[in-house]
Amino acid sequence: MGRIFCLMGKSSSGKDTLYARLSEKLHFSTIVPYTTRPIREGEEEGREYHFITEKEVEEFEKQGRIIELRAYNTVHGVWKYLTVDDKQTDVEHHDYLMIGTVESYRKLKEYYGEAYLVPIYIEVDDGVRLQRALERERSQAEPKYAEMCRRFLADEADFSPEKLQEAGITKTFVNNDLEHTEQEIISYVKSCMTESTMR
Ligand SMILES: Nc1ncnc2c1ncn2[C@@H]1O[C@H](COP(=O)(O)OP(=O)(O)OP(=O)(O)O)[C@@H](O)[C@H]1O
Repeated sequence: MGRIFCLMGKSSSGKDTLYARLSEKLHFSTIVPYTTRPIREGEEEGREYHFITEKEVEEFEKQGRIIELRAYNTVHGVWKYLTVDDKQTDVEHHDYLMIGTVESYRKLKEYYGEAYLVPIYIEVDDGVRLQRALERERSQAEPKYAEMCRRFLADEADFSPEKLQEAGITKTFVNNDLEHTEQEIISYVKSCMTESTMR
């Protein structure tokens, strides 16, 4: 039996950075989410997200292949983020590493079954996180500071302690030193895999 390891955390907690590093070491398959938001500098189609149009979302909807969908009212209009059953996921035989939200984690749990999901919650002190967000935004050709602030505030509700508890997300990893966090997660993932082979 495979597992879906789901990296979660507030904006700029380091999900993308850790995902890239962990992918190099673990060589798991991935469930790449879809989004209608514009591609950012440094991103690549099919790596962080599949970048799609509103029309393509409608197509998936018609085909009943949307596992979960979130629509955010951003300062640039509505941006949708979705997980699609694109028939490439075989949880019986493969382990997966993905980035998710509390909402997508819950829906994946409903869709595939709790035993297949392992939550990995990344935490960073708010002040440090805001500073990292600002530095990242400043390095973009067209920094979107208003959107950065909106996300920072929205995260408070989206990742409230109540929501985390309700979703059963209890295991947290503090991302201060990148190397250390990466090692901690790898050890945890390996312990989960040993557990599932012993079942
Ligand atoms: N441990 C760390 N120490 C210092 N900087 C870090 C650390 N982890 C990540 N960063 C930096 O913080 C910024 C945000 O990280 P990243 O983009 O990985 O976050 P994210 O959680 O994927 O954010 P978002 O959800 O907004 O896309 C990046 O510029 C990254 O290089």
